[in-house]
Amino acid sequence: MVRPHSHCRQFMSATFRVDVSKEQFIFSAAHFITFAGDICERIHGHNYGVRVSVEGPLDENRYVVDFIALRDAVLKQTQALDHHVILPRDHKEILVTQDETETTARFRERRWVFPNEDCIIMPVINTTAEEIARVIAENVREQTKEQFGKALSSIEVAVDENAGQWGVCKLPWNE
Ligand SMILES: Nc1nc2c(c(=O)[nH]1)N=C([C@H](O)[C@H](O)COP(=O)(O)OP(=O)(O)OP(=O)(O)O)CN2
Repeated sequence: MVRPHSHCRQFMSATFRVDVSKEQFIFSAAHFITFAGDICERIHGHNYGVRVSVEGPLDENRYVVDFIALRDAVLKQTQALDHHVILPRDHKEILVTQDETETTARFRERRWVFPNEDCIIMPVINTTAEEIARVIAENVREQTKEQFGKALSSIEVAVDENAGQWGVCKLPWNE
């Protein structure tokens, strides 16, 4: 019988993760949320920061995943959000409609109108950092699923709204 080296035995209980957090991921976007029931913020912007982590076993390269591939997948998502207004698709009171050219958001007597191309209507209830993190996590997972395979265990996305205020979402890799 061939015995594993002592350092291999150590690795059997190790867990591995790749994190990518790049200055290039910063995206500037406008949004407004409701909180405390019926307070609706004024529209405002953030330079959102993003960190993405993927957990799983090491592959034949001794990678969890190639962080260049992960970086590029995240960049695709953050660039798509940059310089847009992020609006919620599923909010009960912020009602978002579109015609051929314009997107209108209404909250009670207030109304905001934007060119369609300036808007991202996100499948979220409220455009909080946590919800934006979830959507980025779902999109990056979907985008890389074939490339990264099924062995991974989770993906976590953290979105920073304001220099150290992070909303974080962790999703199982396979669901
Ligand atoms: N857990 C969360 N809490 C809060 C979120 C969030 O997404 N998740 N979001 C907000 C608001 O969007 C708020 O606008 C946060 O912006 P920020 O600029 O940080 O708030 P301030 O009013 O303190 O702005 P300053 O520029 O720092 O004065 C609130 N909470």
